[in-house]
Amino acid sequence: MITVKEAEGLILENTRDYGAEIVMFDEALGRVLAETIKADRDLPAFNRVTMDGIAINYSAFENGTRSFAIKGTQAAGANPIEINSEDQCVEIMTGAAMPEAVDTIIRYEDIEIKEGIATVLAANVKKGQNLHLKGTDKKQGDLLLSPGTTITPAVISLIASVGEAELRVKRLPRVVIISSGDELVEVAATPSPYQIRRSNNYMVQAILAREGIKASLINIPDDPEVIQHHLAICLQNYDVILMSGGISMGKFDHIPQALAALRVQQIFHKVQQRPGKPFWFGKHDNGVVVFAFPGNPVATFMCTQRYFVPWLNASLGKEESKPIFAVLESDLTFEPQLAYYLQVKLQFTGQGQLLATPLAGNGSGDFANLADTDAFMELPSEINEFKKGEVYRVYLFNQLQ
Ligand SMILES: Nc1nc2c(c(=O)[nH]1)N[C@H]1C(S)=C(S)[C@@H](COP(=O)(O)OP(=O)(O)OC[C@H]3O[C@@H](n4cnc5c(N)ncnc54)[C@H](O)[C@@H]3O)O[C@H]1N2
Ligand code: MOO
Repeated sequence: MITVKEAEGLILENTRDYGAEIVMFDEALGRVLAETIKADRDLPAFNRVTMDGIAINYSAFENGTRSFAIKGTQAAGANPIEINSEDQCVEIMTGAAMPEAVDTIIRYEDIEIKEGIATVLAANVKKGQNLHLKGTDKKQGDLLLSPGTTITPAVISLIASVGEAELRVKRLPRVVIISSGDELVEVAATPSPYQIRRSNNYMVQAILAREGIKASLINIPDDPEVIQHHLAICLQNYDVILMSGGISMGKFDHIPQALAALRVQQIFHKVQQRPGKPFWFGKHDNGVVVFAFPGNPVATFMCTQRYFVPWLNASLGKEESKPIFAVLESDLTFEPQLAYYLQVKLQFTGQGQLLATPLAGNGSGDFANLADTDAFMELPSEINEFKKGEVYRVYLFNQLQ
């Protein structure tokens, strides 16, 4: 049986570039940029006023002038008003372009206006104050964003500001999620006493939706011929097949045989971990990758977060995110020689420390527990006794509040 590190390595050896496509910039949230974005002009594009007030020439103020005749009022977007003498000023608004002959802005709060004359009340005026000078943020032609950047709200504003209405982003793989098991009934159905409603497939679909992927769902019974029939169609129509259930030792666990019959090459089956030990991973000659996750809900959830999402990020050429570590909040013993993905609730202290409180739950069938937790803490297989205060890596599945 391979280790978690080996499984991760083999998965990341099988990433694939799905090319790029053009989308409207305001529909690109969460996508990965596939082009370079440069500044089309200086940022700011002109000397930009940052406070509503008056624009004066500082040398007049320095020479003792306190009252200035108002030459006019200039709104943001308007042409700069010309000034002919040092005892004149312009009433000017935030966002307006600073006229050539003036260099300093005094806020309305620091002046008094009477009959067309603005009198400065403030004693402390600095030359060039309240201005955001042309090109101080970026120069025309400067690199703003590189390929591989994830498009966040801040990135969308930057893209909008440089007029890139259409964007080249990485194309997402076409994904199908297959759930199998005769004990599963639809969400709207009433299960018999020994059946359950299917839920793993919706959980995986929701994880993928967060990544921007609209995955298809297929439910198949525990019938080898039907399984093979559906898998053969999926191998033609999708880039990735995600499966939940039917891969362990059970008499009705037909998935590995069906995949083998369809010439999907097994890259590994079983990983030294809990949950998720029976995880199966493989690839077809035509490039389709198959992640077959163990059916227990916590196993499917953990494997999707821990293995599929990093595979997707690497396939999209996303900048790698830095690992996050947290402090274990209580002692814990875990005997099996397996990496243990402990469910934890995370919390930042006032000192900026990330604390992980274990909420182990009742094993990999206890999906109710997942809703109360934020992350898996990865506890290495070579250690059995874990102590309060020790630091381990965490894999977040919720944003921290
Ligand atoms: N003899 C052995 N038995 C088992 C082993 C083993 O090593 N030897 N491993 C155990 C582990 S660990 C896991 S995890 C499970 C994985 O088994 P399968 O992948 O074959 O999953 P199923 O048996 O089909 O289902 C397991 C469990 O999950 C429920 N399930 C499945 N799909 C869904 C779904 N879409 N929505 C909600 N719940 C689902 C299913 O009803 C079962 O309760 O095998 C152990 N056994
Ligand atoms: O992988 Mo299983 O999830 O340990 O129950």
